[in-house]
Amino acid sequence: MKVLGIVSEARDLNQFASFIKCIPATQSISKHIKGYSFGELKEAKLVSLGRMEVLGIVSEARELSQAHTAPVMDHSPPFLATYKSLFDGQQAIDTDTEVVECCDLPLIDLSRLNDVLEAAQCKQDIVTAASEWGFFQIVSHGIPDGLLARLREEQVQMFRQPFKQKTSEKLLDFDDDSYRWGTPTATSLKHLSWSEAYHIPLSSSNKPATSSTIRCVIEELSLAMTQLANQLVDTLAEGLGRDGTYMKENCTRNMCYLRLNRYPPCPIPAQVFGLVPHTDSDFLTILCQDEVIGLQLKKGGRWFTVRPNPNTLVINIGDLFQAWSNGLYKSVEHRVMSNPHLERFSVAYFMCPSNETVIESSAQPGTYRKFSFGEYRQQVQQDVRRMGHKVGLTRLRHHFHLCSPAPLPTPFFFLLQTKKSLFLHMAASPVTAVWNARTSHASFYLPPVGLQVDERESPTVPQPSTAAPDTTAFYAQDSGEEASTTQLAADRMIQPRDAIYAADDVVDQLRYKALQEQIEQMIRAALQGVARTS
Ligand SMILES: O=C(O)CCC(=O)C(=O)O
Ligand SMILES: [Fe+2]
Repeated sequence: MKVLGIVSEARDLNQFASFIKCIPATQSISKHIKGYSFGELKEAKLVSLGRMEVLGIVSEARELSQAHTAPVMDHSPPFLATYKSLFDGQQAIDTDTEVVECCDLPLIDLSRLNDVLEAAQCKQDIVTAASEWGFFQIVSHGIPDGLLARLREEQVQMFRQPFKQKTSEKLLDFDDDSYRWGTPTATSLKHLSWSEAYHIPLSSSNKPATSSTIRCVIEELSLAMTQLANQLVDTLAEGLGRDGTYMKENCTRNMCYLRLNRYPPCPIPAQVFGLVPHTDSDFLTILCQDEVIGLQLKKGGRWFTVRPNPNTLVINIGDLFQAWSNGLYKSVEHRVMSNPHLERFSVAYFMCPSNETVIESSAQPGTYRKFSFGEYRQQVQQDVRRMGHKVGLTRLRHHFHLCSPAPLPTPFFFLLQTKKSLFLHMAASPVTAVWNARTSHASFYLPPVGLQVDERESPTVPQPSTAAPDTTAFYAQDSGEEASTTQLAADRMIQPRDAIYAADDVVDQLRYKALQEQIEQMIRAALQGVARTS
């Protein structure tokens, strides 16, 4: 992590130069840095310096520029004091043992779209990146660098206000609650984000504008972002053989959001994320990050650190696009690691439709049932409140249609027991039950009916296989024996994110209301079994 930090810091001398410019000319930093004069630094004649030297200078400059812009007041939120009970006696987020490699996102030059010879390949590259990575970075995107730089300047100033002011004062005439910090719903460290943000609905930018710079910058940027997002939607929709008009018409600028993030340095980086792992609930996100390392994404079951490149914009597919594309484009889990020394800034533009917009998969039968954005958003909020984290698209999967060609097969139930939780598994037959447990597709977490389970305890899970199931082989191997499911309970774990359902939702959703009693009986019997053996 440290080494990556150094490399990434040293990559961007321009950014460094802009730090230096924040320092008043009268201030000398040369004494701190081995004889380089301030003038030399201001000119950013740094190319000949070694990376370590540059890093040293960067942090000196950062400290000085921060000290200069925020001499006395404390602008960072009181994380340690507020979340003290979570830090006392709780486990770290436990990412230390993971080997996290650095990766470069697929880089796409959007100017190729205007070249008759290149356009088709460029579109294909976008479609491939969205399908294989869910993330890519773009250049020649049409958003002026100067505009992004102005926004960053305004963003830094906004966060440099005293904390009290940020929480008590309305940001211009944006919504009251646009300033957020930490995670009010967190009941454990792994759900806490060590960051603060202004979450700005762009609908509010239509209100009578003050002539403040930030308002003008947001206005201008949101227009440019909308244009860019629409261009990407067109290309991605074309890749599905669909027309992007419906999405573009529903994701008008005033439905979208701009989120200004700041990740303050964190004294306990091993214990807390900068931003907890999540997928974005929108259609598409455009992210502008600075040079400080932190963003990570999950690919093939492993976490990768995204090498920051402040000269590109990062695009990621959101849940709605995954559903709309019937799973072809991936809404990939990502997170931001906290950093002990450096603060980090980013801006995210979330392309969202109106609440009434219905999302319907491109292929029928779809992997996901039809849903409205409003309904999805509400469900996400409810899950976060109840369980501390989002369940997401898993809730909308048509499990049964996936598992069996029969429209409403006789369900087959069995239980999976982990150390602290009990899972009910439903499938069309013992055979598909075996398949499901192996591919982790159709498992339902069961909090109600008197179970004393810790809702937040997730089993440790091996990565599920995404390979197509060989049901014939499973059938031959397990041949529908009862034993196979019992054996599953002992050693087959399931993907917690995919597994978390409330039983009543499942029953409602899948029209198995009549089976409620049977399910409850099974659980009681299983619990008695557990009690006898423990
Ligand atoms: O700051 C970043 O790099 C990522 C931000 C993000 O994922 C979000 O705001 O949803
Ligand atoms: Fe995100």
